[in-house]
Amino acid sequence: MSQAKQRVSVYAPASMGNVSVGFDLLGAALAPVDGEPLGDRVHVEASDGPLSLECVGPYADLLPGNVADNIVLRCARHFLQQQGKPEQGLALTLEKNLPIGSGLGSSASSVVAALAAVNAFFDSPLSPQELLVMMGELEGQISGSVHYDNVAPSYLGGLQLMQQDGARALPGFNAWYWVVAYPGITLSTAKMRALLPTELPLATALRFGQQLASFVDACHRQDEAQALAVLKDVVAEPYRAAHIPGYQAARDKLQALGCPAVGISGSGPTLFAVAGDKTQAEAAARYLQQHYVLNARGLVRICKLDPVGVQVERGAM
Ligand SMILES: Nc1ncnc2c1ncn2[C@@H]1O[C@H](COP(=O)(O)OP(=O)(O)OP(=O)(O)O)[C@@H](O)[C@H]1O
Ligand SMILES: N[C@@H](CCO)C(=O)O
Repeated sequence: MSQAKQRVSVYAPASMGNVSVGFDLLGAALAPVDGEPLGDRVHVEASDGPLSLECVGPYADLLPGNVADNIVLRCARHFLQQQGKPEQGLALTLEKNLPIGSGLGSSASSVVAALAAVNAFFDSPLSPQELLVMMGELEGQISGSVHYDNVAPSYLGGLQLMQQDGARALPGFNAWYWVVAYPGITLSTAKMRALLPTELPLATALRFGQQLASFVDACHRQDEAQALAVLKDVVAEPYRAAHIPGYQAARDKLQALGCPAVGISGSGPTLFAVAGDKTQAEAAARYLQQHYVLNARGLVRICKLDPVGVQVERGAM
């Protein structure tokens, strides 16, 4: 009697790094309100051959031509080596649903889905904390530095604040909509990081600390007015805004439409706008679709925070 082969499929949502107020320290997982997924999927199944990866999906053509350079394969190799397992017997498929170099945590979504999938396939030898550390390391290999503000929310869901010893969930504001718009062009995270100064003036450092502390306090007390008053980026936006086509004009227009906060998602070019209700979110989305999106690769989504993060499905083939 032949034994059924196991198959594991994992979805990892898109995420916004920084959320303006927490450069490299704060990130949010995104769930479109229309119920359509916004994130990569990785499927792992047993095979009789060497470790392999097939890429499909709307943004698969933008992935590195050499599959060995794909972060999903690198994640699987790293996991197998770390576990002392041979590089064979696994067939991976990546559904590349997120644009690359977008500010939507595209590589992080692939990393989270890949590592969660292989870990689940082997019955979870790594703990969630060990897996999160590995995700940060692998994401750091391609984005130019180790920062957890995309992998932590994509893995754990919600609004995640990085601490010395891991990630802590912050209570978000349930009423808020997060409208995200990706114009359809690529900006490399490493290049957008190279725009930043290596040191900040003392006054900027003080303002950053005060704003982040106020935001965290406001989340815990559910003080919406205080949270919105400090949802500003004094670290990266001043150096990046001019390098994102149309960003400054869109930010001004969205503020004029009444959006109480607008910022760069991760290192851009995606921008986010907070909207207090659905009507305002729809007005912002219409504006962004008409004036910020540059080509057919672009997208606009009205989102809430994704409270779940990674989703693992097991099945037999
Ligand atoms: N599965 C993958 N998904 C995304 N990028 C990948 C993947 N595998 C390899 N790469 C490469 O990793 C690099 C990712 O660059 P970068 O960090 O700028 O993009 P990103 O993760 O999409 O950014 P962002 O976090 O702003 O969405 C690119 O050079 C891309 O070709
Ligand atoms: N915190 C990172 C996020 C990149 O997506 C940055 O802004 O460079």
